[in-house]
Amino acid sequence: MVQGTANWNTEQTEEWLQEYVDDWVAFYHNKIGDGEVASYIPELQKADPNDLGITIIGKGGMTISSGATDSPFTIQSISKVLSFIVACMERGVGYMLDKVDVEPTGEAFNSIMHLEMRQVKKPFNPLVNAGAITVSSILEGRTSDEKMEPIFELLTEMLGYRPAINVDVYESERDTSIRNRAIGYYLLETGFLESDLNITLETYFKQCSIEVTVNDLAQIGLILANDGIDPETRDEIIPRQVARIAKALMLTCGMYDASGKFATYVGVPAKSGVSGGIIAAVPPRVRDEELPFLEGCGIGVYGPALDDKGNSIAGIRLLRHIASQWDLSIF
Ligand SMILES: NC(=O)CC[C@H](N)C(=O)O
Repeated sequence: MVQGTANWNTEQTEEWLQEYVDDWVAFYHNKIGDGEVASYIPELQKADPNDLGITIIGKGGMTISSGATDSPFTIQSISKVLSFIVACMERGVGYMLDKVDVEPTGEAFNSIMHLEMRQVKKPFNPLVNAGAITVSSILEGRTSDEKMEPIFELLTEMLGYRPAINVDVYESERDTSIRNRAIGYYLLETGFLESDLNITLETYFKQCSIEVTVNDLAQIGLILANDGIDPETRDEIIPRQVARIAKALMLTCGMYDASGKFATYVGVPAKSGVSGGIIAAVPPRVRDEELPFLEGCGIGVYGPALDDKGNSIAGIRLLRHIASQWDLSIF
């Protein structure tokens, strides 16, 4: 627990948190061990492996930002949370849960094996590639741009600006992604795709290539943490039920086959992407009132060097440290 912060005023708290986060970002920013930047999407290889940035947005809009906060990066798998949310808003939760399950795979994010091994051949969850590609096929629209539009609208509402697709990353993935095409063909064969395969994959690659910063991830995390409500405006941006399912999925499946460890050592719903981004939503809970600012906060982290599961090494270390110091675990 944090010592000696009771009754601090907002300014003191902000200053204290800022210094604390600055110190730990400086400490972890080159602690990447044998982590490597993703190279299977060639364009992602251009990232600086030692970059590390974090933004935390909490109650009253208090914002703590440190490190590489201005470096844009592509959202990659974190987009799977958004496409699932949009699909639930378009088609209804019941329909979506019929199409994709909500169980962790225990396998890599791009595994095909688990699809074939399974008796009930429906993708395990919408946060691994097979599930997310299925979701992209279900999104309404006849073209990939039509399918993408509600995702952009949701992001615009959450962020206050319309983010863009990084065309170089999009083309790089589109032109190299043999594995995702294989998953797509498998889903086509088993009858899970609800749109043309090429349009589905185009949509999936486009959603993964949306460019964001850690500030954007923190803002999205903040809204998820508050069950879909923007705590500043009180506007409901995502229906509560959908936001809750999204968080349950993030907690159980968001860090792929490292989700159990992440839940154990960090203990908040989170989702990672291969560009090195992590989004975390810290739901409010009854804690000591020492740092009320952190109740219902959103966190965005960026650190492109990945571990063997495809999660940001320095990002996880930083989150683990902060979560244990500030008692963020929901458990
Ligand atoms: N883990 C990820 O971020 C994977 C997303 C990436 N676009 C892929 O399909 O391989």
